[in-house]
Amino acid sequence: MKDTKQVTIQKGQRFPLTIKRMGIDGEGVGFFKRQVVFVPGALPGEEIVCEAVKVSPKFAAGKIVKIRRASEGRIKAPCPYFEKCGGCQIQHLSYDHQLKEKKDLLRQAFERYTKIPLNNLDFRDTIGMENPWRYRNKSQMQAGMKNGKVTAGLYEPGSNRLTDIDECIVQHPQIDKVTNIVKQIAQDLKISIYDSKKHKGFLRTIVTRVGFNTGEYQLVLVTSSKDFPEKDLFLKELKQRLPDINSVVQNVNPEKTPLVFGDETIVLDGEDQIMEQLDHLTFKLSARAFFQLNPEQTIKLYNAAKDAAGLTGREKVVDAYCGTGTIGLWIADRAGEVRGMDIIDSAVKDAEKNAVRNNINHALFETGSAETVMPRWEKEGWHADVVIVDPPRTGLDKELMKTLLKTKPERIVYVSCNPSTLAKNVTELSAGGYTLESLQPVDMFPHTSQVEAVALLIRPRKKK
Ligand SMILES: C[S@@+](CC[C@H](N)C(=O)[O-])C[C@H]1O[C@@H](n2cnc3c(N)ncnc32)[C@H](O)[C@@H]1O
Repeated sequence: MKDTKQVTIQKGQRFPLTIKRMGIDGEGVGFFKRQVVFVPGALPGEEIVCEAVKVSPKFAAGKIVKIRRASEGRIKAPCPYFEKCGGCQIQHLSYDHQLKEKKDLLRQAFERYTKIPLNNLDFRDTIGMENPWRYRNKSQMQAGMKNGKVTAGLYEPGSNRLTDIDECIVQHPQIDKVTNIVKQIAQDLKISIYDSKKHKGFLRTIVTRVGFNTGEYQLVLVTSSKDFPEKDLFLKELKQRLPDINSVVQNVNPEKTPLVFGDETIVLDGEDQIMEQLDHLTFKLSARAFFQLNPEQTIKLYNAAKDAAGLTGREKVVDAYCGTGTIGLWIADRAGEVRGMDIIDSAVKDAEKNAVRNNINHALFETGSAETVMPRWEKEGWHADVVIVDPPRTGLDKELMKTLLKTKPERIVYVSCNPSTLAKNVTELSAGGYTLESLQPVDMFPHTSQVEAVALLIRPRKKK
């Protein structure tokens, strides 16, 4: 039979709309004549007049014409760039409401993709920050030119218009200082700015990373070529204004690509890495090394994973998708043995160095995919009691899922940045005999719609 469903909403049509929930990008979601409507900026519980700006057979996108009844959580976003920048989506919602909505995003995903009754589950409230500002340790600001002035910032959502940002209130203040000084020096020395449309110009991106607990900081200038004629003058000016900077490096990215970094990195001044400390562990971070962006919340996230792992000091633990080994090293003091793997060789090398630096000698890291390395270890007779996974947004690879269901570790601790793939993977693990014991949302990125979660799955014990 043909699908007889008609498009009931016309582009430009105005209609009243009650916002039922928050969508994954922080937008309001409502229903008009049973058709789903997504409205950026609208908040759950609000009654608005909406204008349809895009319609398709499956959904409509709208904009707010008028708010008839505002959410009690609605506030004035404190950042002057909020409407234009696209970095934060829900600054206009009070922080305690944000934490509730993030838990709700997880609930929605589990209701949609699993049959698990959430009422009986240990489904915890979102772990938030006491002061949810100035939490980011790194920024990547695209350089641009506007009316003869050097600018740096982020692109407006869905456009190639750059918003020049002098101050970002979710970043460490030193990052603003470094970015503004670099903009000024680039302006004074007339350093040419990269134009992505013409694929011309030198300075592409200003990347700054700060060690929150060490105070060390690094500037990375991403440039389109190695040749840097103003280098000496640039460094002289920079050192005058930032005499305590620990590391200045240049990364060369000659490609026409939206990716920020290229393959070649050159140290211009100071060290090639900066130090950071997370509680009892220290890490050395090179320009391209992955490191969690919110150090205060990282400690809470990793502690949630450690608690879920329920270690006694004897277990063999896998840190799958280990990056620079941070989770594995974090739990190592309570594990018998730790093994981790990641597809990025430089991250694995960093993990090995981080283990040595922290005197952890019962952790082994290997380069390779989780889906190939994990079954090999099992085949070699090394059986994991606990597996911690922290996959990319796409979730667990099918082959890894098969290995888990075949080798049946006692506990699986799933650290996830994507509620949908988490819920889908939990369904598969449940079908394979695992029970979802607890679900802990953690807010790693206040004022954005992103939510991280730690799920604990346990294998029912065999009856004797
Ligand atoms: C969300 S990050 C986790 C990083 C780390 N656990 C942390 O907290 O810093 C995901 C990691 O998975 C790695 N990765 C992606 N696909 C992979 C695969 N098939 N096997 C192993 N690692 C993979 C990426 O290189 C990245 O380091």
